[in-house]
Amino acid sequence: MVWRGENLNKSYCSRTGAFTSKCHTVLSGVSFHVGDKEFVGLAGESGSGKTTLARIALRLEPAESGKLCLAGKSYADYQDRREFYRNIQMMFQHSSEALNPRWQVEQVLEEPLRYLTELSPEKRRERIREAMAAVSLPASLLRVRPATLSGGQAQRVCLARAIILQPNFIILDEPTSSLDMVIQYQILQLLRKLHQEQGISFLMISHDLGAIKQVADRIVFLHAGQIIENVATRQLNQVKHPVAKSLADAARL
Ligand SMILES: Nc1ncnc2c1ncn2[C@@H]1O[C@H](COP(=O)(O)OP(=O)(O)OP(=O)(O)O)[C@@H](O)[C@H]1O
Repeated sequence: MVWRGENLNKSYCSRTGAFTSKCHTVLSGVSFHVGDKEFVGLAGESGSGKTTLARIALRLEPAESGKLCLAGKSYADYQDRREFYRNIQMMFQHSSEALNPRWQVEQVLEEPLRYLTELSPEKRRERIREAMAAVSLPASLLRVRPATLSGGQAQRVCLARAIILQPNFIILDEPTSSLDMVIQYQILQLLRKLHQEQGISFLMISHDLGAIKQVADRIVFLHAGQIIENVATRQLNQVKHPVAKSLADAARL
């Protein structure tokens, strides 16, 4: 198993007065895992807690309680940030925001190698070439800045950056939501290819069950901060919870 979350709880509190505050539960007793070389989809309506879960899994914010494991090791036992992020990487929806506008693509791809590995400059260049080829981008794009890239190319650069450290596990948060249908299809095909050829495990978060269905082996449904279904994609027509059922029906249209 590459990743596991057990009994994760999270709420956000805001002050309502000098001595009072109001708390809003976002995740409540969430438990599920992603197996080795498995592609799992996490589906749910807007506000169900998907991004919060991704941020907790990536250690961008803490859970209130619960246990997390990555590559057989509890999060608490990862003392070295570099070791942690060599195992888990991410790709978010808005690639234009994720890419430093002042940097050429080559710098974008080199940054994680510089900070998280001991590779020599020559080995770094080799990894960059391999990552560009893996996402089907020409080496000529290494010299351009993000503003020159199309939406699909920018998303491929983000994917190249996510795979460049050869992680076991990648979390994708709405990776295709900002793309038109044709480009969306191409990116989903690419994810499938990377999954099959490089054996990377993925957790793809989306409100678009139609997109998840095309790539995931298993789908976990989140509703109001709780897991309501966890099914193999081929058994999607067997979900019972009304919210999961309506998402599944909408994806069939
Ligand atoms: N930093 C924060 N402070 C307070 N509330 C927050 C914060 N981040 C998220 N929330 C709230 O937590 C709930 C879940 O948000 P989250 O972004 O995880 O949902 P989501 O399922 O990813 O939604 P979407 O698909 O719209 O991105 C929402 O009600 C949101 O307003």
